[in-house]
Amino acid sequence: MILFGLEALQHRGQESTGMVTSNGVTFNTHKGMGLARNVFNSDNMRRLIGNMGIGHTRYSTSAASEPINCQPFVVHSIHGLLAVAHNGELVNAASLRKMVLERGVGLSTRSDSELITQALCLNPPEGEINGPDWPARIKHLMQLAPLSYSLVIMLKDRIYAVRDPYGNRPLCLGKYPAINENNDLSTGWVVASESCAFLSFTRYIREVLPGEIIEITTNGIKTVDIVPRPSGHKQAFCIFEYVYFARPNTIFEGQEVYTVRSQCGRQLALEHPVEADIVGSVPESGNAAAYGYSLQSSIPFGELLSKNTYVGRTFIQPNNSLRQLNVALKFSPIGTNVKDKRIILIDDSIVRGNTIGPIIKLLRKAGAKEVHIRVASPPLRFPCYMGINIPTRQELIANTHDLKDLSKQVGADSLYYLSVEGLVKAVQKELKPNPELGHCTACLTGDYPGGIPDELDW
Ligand SMILES: O=P(O)(O)OC[C@H]1O[C@H](OP(=O)(O)OP(=O)(O)O)[C@H](O)[C@@H]1O
Ligand SMILES: NC(=O)CC[C@H](N)C(=O)O
Ligand code: SF4
Ligand SMILES: [Mg+2]
Repeated sequence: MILFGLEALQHRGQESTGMVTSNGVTFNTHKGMGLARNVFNSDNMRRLIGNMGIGHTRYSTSAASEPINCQPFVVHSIHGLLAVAHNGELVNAASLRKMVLERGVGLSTRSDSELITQALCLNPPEGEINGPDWPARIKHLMQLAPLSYSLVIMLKDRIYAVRDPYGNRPLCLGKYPAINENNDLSTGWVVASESCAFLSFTRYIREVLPGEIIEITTNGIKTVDIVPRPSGHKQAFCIFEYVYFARPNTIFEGQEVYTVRSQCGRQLALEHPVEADIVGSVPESGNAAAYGYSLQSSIPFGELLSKNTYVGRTFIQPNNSLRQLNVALKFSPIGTNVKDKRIILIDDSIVRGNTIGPIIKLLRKAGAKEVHIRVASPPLRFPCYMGINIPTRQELIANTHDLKDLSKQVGADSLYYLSVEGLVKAVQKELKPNPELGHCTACLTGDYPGGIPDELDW
């Protein structure tokens, strides 16, 4: 079950993967560099015994893409074994690291996820009179580091599922197996970053709430705490999850990602119309927005590019030469739909600008008459330090090229982005108004949910 889930979450991290299981007494671990289907085989899976476990697919945001940084991290604490898998990035990793080191702990990596694991092992200064108090330890960590994480924390007989108080990273809860609606035949619980990981085996129940700590044992699930945000701060779920990161069939905040992306496409057609013969997408994440643009503009939708399924995502590769190489390997034009056509080409985002230029060249070579680029998100101008690996301003192409420059450089006949207001409107259109509702748009607006910490130097 965990392996199926990891494969379904492969789009969130392609660099390394790992799994830890517990049989109630000991842990069994297998980790390695590469995709889940290459790292796990029947031999190593046979050793992963137990009735529960956690797993991870890694997209590195802090610390290099190397075996030593593979997750989950496993340590021996004073209260027994502990395993942690983390999605996100700690905004204040530097000061937390200093604090942990000052308490006499040696860290073996620069990973913020190892830091979380070790911080959980620290004994609380006030002591633990009645034995281990894991919820209190987790809560303490969440107060020290409010952004950004979804965590699964496994002890020998339980798992804690934790989402940061801003709800910046996604996490949801399901019941396994998905046999009936009355729960009676369901025997297990599952948590995952995205509901797409549940496949048909697990029934989606709900999202883990921002700040919520859920305890999962053989007795079922229990919310043990909901850690609040600093007062006056709204929720800040990453809007880029809707734009690019998630699978289109995932449910966030009660709505399917596909619906939001196609609504972004409709909005883009309203904001930036142009005459053309065909609307197509840069597969895969641009598909839904292209469909929405076509519906709104009544210009027919058609496939312009064939994507090689065996080349993964390019944006989440750990360096630029790999990204550029994979763009070159990934796309081929579909002549029938391209030759002599005036084309509107939709992509979900232009970030470093590795993708769009080479694709326009391919389309021109295949005989496209005009190529109009429409981007279903606003330009990314600001670094993210909460789980998406864009740590500097200089690598973002919107900071080095204005709209006209960029359009010229990539060889487009025209190029326009969706507005910030348009994106937020598309995301929030179907959501119930609520004073706590909010989305992180920091990479688009520079408005960071927890403010910019002093320790960041960019
Ligand atoms: O401007 P860039 O820096 O090139 O980044 C943006 C591109 O990268 C992503 O695609 P990716 O190949 O990662 O995944 P996808 O197949 O899900 O679209 C995104 O969908 C854009 O196509
Ligand atoms: N993609 C992630 O969630 C990364 C987690 C963690 N910051 C790491 O680099 O390993
Ligand atoms: S800065 Fe952008 S990518 Fe980072 S969490 Fe916020 S919306 Fe997501
Ligand atoms: Mg793409």
